[in-house]
Amino acid sequence: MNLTKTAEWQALLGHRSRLQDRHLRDLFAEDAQRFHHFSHELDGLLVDYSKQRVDRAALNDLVALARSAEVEQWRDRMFAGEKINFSENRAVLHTALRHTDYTPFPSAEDNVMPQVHAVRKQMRDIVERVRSGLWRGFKGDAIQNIVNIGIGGSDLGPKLATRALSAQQHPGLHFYYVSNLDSAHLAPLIERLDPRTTLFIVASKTFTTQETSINAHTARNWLLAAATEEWAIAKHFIAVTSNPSKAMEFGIPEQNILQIWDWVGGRYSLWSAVGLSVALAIGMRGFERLLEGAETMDKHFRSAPLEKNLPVLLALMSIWNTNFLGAETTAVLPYNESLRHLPGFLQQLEMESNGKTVSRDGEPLACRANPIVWGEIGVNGQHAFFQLLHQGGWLIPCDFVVAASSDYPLPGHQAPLLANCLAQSSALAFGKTEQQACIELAAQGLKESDIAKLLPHKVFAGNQPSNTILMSSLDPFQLGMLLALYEHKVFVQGVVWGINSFDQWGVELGKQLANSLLPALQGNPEVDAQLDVSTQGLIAYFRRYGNN
Ligand SMILES: O=P(O)(O)OC[C@H]1O[C@H](O)[C@H](O)[C@@H](O)[C@@H]1O
Repeated sequence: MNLTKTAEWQALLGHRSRLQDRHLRDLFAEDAQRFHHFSHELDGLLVDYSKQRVDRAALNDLVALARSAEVEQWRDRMFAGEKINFSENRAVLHTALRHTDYTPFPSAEDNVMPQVHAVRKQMRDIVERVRSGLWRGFKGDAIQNIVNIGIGGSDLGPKLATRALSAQQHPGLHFYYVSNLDSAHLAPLIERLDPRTTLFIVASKTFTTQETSINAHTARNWLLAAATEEWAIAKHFIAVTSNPSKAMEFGIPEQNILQIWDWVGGRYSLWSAVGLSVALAIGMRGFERLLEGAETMDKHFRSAPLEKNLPVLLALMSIWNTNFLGAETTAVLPYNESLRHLPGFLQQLEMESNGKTVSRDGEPLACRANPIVWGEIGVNGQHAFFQLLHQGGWLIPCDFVVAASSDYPLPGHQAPLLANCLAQSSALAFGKTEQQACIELAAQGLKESDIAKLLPHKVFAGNQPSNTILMSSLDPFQLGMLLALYEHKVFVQGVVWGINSFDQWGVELGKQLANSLLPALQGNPEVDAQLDVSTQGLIAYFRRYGNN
């Protein structure tokens, strides 16, 4: 089916002609209840999409588009455990990881819950032993430092959640995340850590990822240099993987291996044992609250009518902005310092899932899919790139994300933080007209000629759409809801665009090439003459100055 030929798409093109030059100022003026009509709250998480350039009629047809793309059917197929990731012949069942009651899931015939509960029990045991000081290192010391070695989905989710919930962290434990192959990531860390009190979690679904493997081997050598005996590995290494035999080859004993399954995508794996570092930080009960928050969003996603379904609405706003209003990028702007890793996490979630041009059927997509996702802590962005958001002339939809109450309260900070967040979304939406700017300049007592000179610089076009996602507080439950909200948003977008959101073939080519270039960089005199001259020239430069 060609999406752009459907009646729903054509109807939306009609709405575009009607709305593309309408200003948010007018849309708000027309409907005094606009906030009420275009916002929803779910268990303390408020999503305000009233500053999007839609009206009721356009929204109705966007919902119709979702319905005609069979979002409900695809959602039910995902929750039923069908192998909707057909290019890898896998089910997509990360929602099983936050299915918190003891009923079968996804079905009685195909119940994955016994495995999920068994690993959760293993996690609980480790978490309790480490947090209580019962887990001892090779010299009998309690653990003080946890180093998660992983990359992509085995790094971004747990790093985001640990930092986001750091206010609730165990006071005697320190958490570090090592992902980069550049030794500048691991070297300064092991320089100051004590091997006797350090526990490494090697998180890798495949256990073959080069970056993780090299970092894990270096960590292992560092430990063994101090401990001298191989049995020490059992006291300082845990693996989280779907490839236990590889982890055992590395030297990690079976009881320290926590399994994940092929039905958990890497970027959807926070809820599995990949979240072990989070559970170590906030305790198993905190981790369960994270799961419960995500499960609350799952239930909402499965049951709420599309018109009131938060992930569906966020997905439709993004589709509207991308495919009808022409946005090419979207910014995510968390205002809480503790959410500083949210943009990186969402970059993987959105762009690795939907950064594609080919449909499920192998046909070229009829329209552009995922926009470029970027972002930064909002307040810092205000003093850096917001100038371009306000006056740069690009259409850049934004997600403002903030918690109403502070996780690290100090008197006099939180209200100004929220004031900045709300002021920016409002300024971006409504801008400043020539008339308003003129009145302001005149009030400063400027001459008419000076006013005329300054005026073009003082006008703000506005009409920049945004969502504001306001959490009551930054706690595990709300964070779980927030992240599951984005996961399902990505799923809905993928369904509407006709994409399989759960594979990532696009990351393979670079990996293959890196492997084939490595011998030349490691000193093999034969440089493949077939290589492009640019790469050959760069290799020659590395040979002059580089070290292995
Ligand atoms: O967990 P791993 O198997 O080590 O994979 C780590 C990451 O690398 C891959 O290249 C994928 O692009 C990511 O989706 C994945 O999360």
